[in-house]
Parts: sequence; C-alpha cells; structure tokens
Amino acid sequence: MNPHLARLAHLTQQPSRRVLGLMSGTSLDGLDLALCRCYGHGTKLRVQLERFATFPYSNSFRQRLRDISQPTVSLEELTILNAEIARRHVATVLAALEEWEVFPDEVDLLASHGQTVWHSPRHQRPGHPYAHHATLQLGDGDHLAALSSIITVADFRQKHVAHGREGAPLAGYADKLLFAQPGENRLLLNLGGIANFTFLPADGGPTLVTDTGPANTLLDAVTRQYFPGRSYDDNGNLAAQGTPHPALLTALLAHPFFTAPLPKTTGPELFHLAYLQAAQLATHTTSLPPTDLLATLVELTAASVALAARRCLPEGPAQVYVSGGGSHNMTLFQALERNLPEAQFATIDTLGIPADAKEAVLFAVLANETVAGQPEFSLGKICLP
Ligand SMILES: CC(=O)N[C@H]1[C@@H]2OC[C@@H](O2)[C@@H](O)[C@@H]1O[C@H](C)C(=O)O
Repeated sequence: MNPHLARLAHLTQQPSRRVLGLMSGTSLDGLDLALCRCYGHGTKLRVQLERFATFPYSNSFRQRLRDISQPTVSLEELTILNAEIARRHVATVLAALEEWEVFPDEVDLLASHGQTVWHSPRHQRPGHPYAHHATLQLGDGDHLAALSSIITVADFRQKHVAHGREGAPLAGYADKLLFAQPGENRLLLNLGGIANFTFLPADGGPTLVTDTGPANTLLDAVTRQYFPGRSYDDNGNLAAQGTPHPALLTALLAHPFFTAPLPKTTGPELFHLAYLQAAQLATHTTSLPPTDLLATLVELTAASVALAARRCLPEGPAQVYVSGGGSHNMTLFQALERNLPEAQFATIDTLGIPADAKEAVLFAVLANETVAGQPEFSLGKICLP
C-alpha cells in the first residue's frame, strides 16, 4: 500500500489530528497560519488553537496578486502564480514551524485555501452562455504536499460549485460545528475584503451563510489611492475624520446585489474602484474629500450588513460576533452598532478564537472533516507528498 495512503487511513482513526490552516483572503494582507489540534469531528468536534500568526505579503507581491485579478490577466503570470503562491506559502509554513519549534512530521495535515483570483457566481454575468457558477483559487496543493511532506487538503471550493452552489461562503459548515449555541441567536460576521456572515438560530434551525457586500476591499483601495504610503485605514482613524455623503451612499446601495435574495456571494470583481467612481459620477461627488469617501464606504459596509442581517434575524435578542481585519476598525464597529441597534456586538475573541485567526481555523476544521468526518462535509482535494 502507498505509505501516504496508509498514513491518511491511520489519521482518520485517531482521536485527534493536528491541522495547520492556511488562509489568504481577498484583502491580500498576507498568509494567516493557525495550528489547531482538532479532537473528534462533526458535532463532537473540539478545537484547540495552539499557534497563530499572520505573515504579511510584500507590497510587490500584493500588487502582483491584485494585477492577476484583472480581466486583462496574463496567462503566463496566472500559470506561474499557481505554482509560486504554493511555494511561497510552503516556505512560510516551514519557517513558522521552525519558529514554533514544531517538526513538520508533527503536523498531520495542511489545510490550504489558496488565493482567490476570480469568483464568478452566475448572477455576476447575466447572459453568459455558461449557466453555472465558477470560482478560481491559485496555490497548487501538490506543491504544498510535496515540498512540506505533509498531506494537504486544498482547493476547497470546487466541490461546492460542482454541487451547484456558489463555492462560497464555506464558513457556515465550520461555524455551526464550533459556535452553534442553543438559546442564542448568533450572527458570526467576518469583515475581510468582502463581508460575510453565518447566522446560527437559537432554535437550532437551518444555518444561513451569505456574503453581504464590500468591506476592506474598497476601504483599502481608497486609502491606497489618496494616502500614499498607507495600505489601510488603521483603526478607521481617517474615516472618523470624514462625514458620510448621503446621496453617494444611496447611489452605492442602489446596486442590485444588495437587494438580491440571500444567500449570495460576491467579490472584488464587482466591488472595485470603478463601481465607486460610477456612483461618484452619478452623484457629482468626484471631488469629495477622501476622508468623506472613506466615511461613506464605512457606512456602506455597515448598512449592507444590517440590510442582510435584518432579513434573517428573528424578533428578539441577537448576538453578533465580529472577526477579520475589519473588527479592528473602530469607526466601522461603531457604524455597525448604529445600523443594527437591536443586536449586541462583541468580537469573536469572546468565544475563544482571536478575530484574525478565525478563517484559518475554519479551513483547518474543514480539512479535519474531509479526512475524518461525514461525506456531506468533505470539501477539497487530498494531495499526497
Ligand atoms: C470566493 C472567495 O474566496 N470568497 C471569500 C471572500 O472573502 C469573504 C467572502 O468573500 C467569502 O464568501 C469567502 O471566504 C470565506 C472564508 C468563506 O468561504 O466562508
């Protein structure tokens, strides 16, 4: 028997697995690594986060990733990046393990999300002859497995798409296992490049998971454009100096994505600077001070989260747990509280997972389910060293 398959079979039978989750989201900050001990699986799952760190991408690499997410992409660059992202990620993994004094053979699985370069739910291309959803993440799993000698679960979104779903958000599966709490209406809100939430009803009813619209993707782009040398609005301090522009906000919220039924997904393909510029032209706000632009975008994120949340939150109390880079933006946090006064807000740290680590932990959980859990949770490709 192939010894890697024997090892995999052995792993499935263990009471726990040590899984390293790798997440690099649409905000292109860098690679998040979460080393998790996953005990059991399914409803019996318990996760202990042993280590977490973010390894920022260099500005030049970040720019290459941004360039690859343009419709005019070079196929050569796309092909190269599929391998190069994996090699960079594996180098980061090995350096982190050394720093943490963990030998690679003490890690059972890598769980690699890869880098989304294009997300194409069918509603984003009306009239296109291909009638199904599609999405593409780069960072080849075989490279990760071969170069780390660790069995790797990668490319989580394709099976979801093959089953007719949009390939995102996947967070709901792991959120339910980790955070469902009978008796509490819980909304787990992640503010990455795009905002998404998982709603876990108090009565144990069906989980709802959806994107709500842009979060850091537009805020970061405007910060970069008007404040050279800054890559994001730290703590929302710039936005706090501005005033939201009501007409521009209304024009931005007029995008049909916001009224489309839940659940739905989107990405920077839709919510990019051209979308903002079109709304500015339509409302004669092209010379709005940059801080007002940021304040308006903060309000857009908060209003669109509230719009989606109100469509699923039942009457009565609800608790919102915020994660992702946007959870550190005080201006955005306050705007959320203002837009959804009926809910209580806290960061996900109060549930024992650091706000920045949550998505990397989620992918570790998904890999654990793929290897040891039930077929309905098995996402991703298993790559052998
Ligand atoms: C295609 C893709 O990469 N989507 C991401 C993105 O970033 C946030 C939001 O859009 C979410 O739908 C998803 O990521 C999270 C981790 C998810 O699948 O749950």
